[in-house]
Amino acid sequence: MSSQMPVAGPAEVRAAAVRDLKADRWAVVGLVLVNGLAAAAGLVGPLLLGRIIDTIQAGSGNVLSAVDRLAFGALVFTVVQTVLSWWALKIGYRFGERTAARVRERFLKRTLALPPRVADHLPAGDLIARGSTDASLVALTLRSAVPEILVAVVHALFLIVAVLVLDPRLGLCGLVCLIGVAGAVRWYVRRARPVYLAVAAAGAELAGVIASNAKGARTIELLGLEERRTEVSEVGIAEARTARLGALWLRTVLFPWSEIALALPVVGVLLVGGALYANDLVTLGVVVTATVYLRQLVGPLDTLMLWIEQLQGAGASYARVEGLADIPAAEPQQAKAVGDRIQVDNAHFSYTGARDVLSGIDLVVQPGERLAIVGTSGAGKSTLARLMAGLDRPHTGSVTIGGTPVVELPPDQLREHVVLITQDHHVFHDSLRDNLLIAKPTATDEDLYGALSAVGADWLDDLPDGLDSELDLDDASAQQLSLARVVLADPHTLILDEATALLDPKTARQTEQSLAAVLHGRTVIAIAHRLQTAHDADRIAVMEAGRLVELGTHDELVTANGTYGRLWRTWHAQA
Ligand SMILES: Nc1ncnc2c1ncn2[C@@H]1O[C@H](COP(=O)(O)OP(=O)(O)OP(=O)(O)O)[C@@H](O)[C@H]1O
Repeated sequence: MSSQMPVAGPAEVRAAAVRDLKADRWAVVGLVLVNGLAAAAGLVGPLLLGRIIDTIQAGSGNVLSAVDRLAFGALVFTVVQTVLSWWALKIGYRFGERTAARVRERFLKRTLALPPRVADHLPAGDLIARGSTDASLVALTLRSAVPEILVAVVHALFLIVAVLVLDPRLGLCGLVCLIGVAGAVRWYVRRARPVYLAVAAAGAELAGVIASNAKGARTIELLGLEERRTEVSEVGIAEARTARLGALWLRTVLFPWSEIALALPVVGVLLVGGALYANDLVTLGVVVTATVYLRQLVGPLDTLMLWIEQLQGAGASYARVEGLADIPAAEPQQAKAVGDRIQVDNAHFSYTGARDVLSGIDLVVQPGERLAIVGTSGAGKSTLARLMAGLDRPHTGSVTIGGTPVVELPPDQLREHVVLITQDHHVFHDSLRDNLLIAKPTATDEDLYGALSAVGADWLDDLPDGLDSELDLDDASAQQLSLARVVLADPHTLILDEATALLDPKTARQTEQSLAAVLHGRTVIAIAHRLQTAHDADRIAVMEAGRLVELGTHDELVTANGTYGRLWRTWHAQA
């Protein structure tokens, strides 16, 4: 089980992060400046503490008032540091929210720009996980990580420089002792990217399995697939667990290692500083100040370690969110169809590239005709319907409407020519009006009432706010809503694929009545599950293993005594 969607490489992720930082460069500059001032103010306290110790040790003059002055100075600088740090965080969080919004908008725009034939074949779980969990993690990281990392880096740099300036020997000793921290980070970063990519991919796979279980619950129940789906879910859960355990193992090594490594500089400076003080090579105040600085270094370094750990997960998510850019977006379509004739010429199609599920299909559907497509399960009926509805492009041959390839028609034009009706209809969490205007944005309220009445949607009278009501519809009413959209779009051709197959008998009856009103006066291509539907059609196309093997009227095909003739006789005998 693996994701088929691309993942951006480290260089692309870095470029995207730099672009996001540049887009708000003044906030970043403000962040660095204010943080720098806060860190500088923070250095004064330990310096004054060292002076207090040296003043008390010297014991000359008015010790008490000198100590009071120094302590007051330390207090003032601590307050200044607190205010500046608060200000820096405020700038940082605002920057983070703006950047997070930018990342989410970019993801949404890229998703909406995908051609339907591409979007339709993307793994739903992966796409959902990238748009929700991954985008949130990136947003959270940009909001908190950038300000906190900048604060920590500036603070740590100031402390290191301060110790070096205070006493180069103690400073060097502190730096040497930091090698352990660098080792821990290097070990971790080298291993983390693949581990976190695996965690995100396994999570997306599991989300896909859960989503398809929920979406197909009815089919699972009807076909008794519960055990099989439970097994598939358990495999998904086990893979997600194994991936997460891999990430946890890295953490269980990183954190104890870095805890010990962070204590080393303080221990080193105390030992070396003690030896220097014992030999009168340094004052006690300098040793205390250097120790306090290095002790203070633990805070920012701890923050950096935490973020380095979290950034690996967020980096993998950033790579998944940015990976969408590698899927080609839809090109603006300018084509225009002249006429209503649908023509399929030598069409071949494959979902995987390995095996053609449609081979050499030739078919012409005349305006106003009723064509039934029959064939065994897997023969390619739905795939042919998708090609004629412009949802997929044949890899060889063509499918045209009025001489223009269907896939080249812009969406608003395509809707006016051909609509595929399946059970896969969607009611948006919005008002009835907005749900209908999707089909024809220029429709008046009168048009909307007309369309609802044409499909027999009498539930409209029960809605508290008429067209402004928020919707919560049962299956039959939702199908009526989608048929009302078809009435509004007013296409000359309708393709019906399982529009009523899985509905319960009562709902199916209601839907069929609504459907009959919509079919009137249009070209209809119906995938026929009942031979009665085929019998009533003008012509019948028979499919077998991806090929169109028979085409003609009911009487012609019965007389020819081929596949359809045999099917008809068997069915008739049973009936
Ligand atoms: N999204 C897909 N990815 C890969 N293969 C697919 C996909 N959809 C369908 N197929 C395969 O393509 C072949 C044709 O499927 P299609 O759904 O077009 O047949 P059908 O005649 O409509 O069958 P049914 O009556 O069962 O719906 C089948 O072998 C099917 O497994």
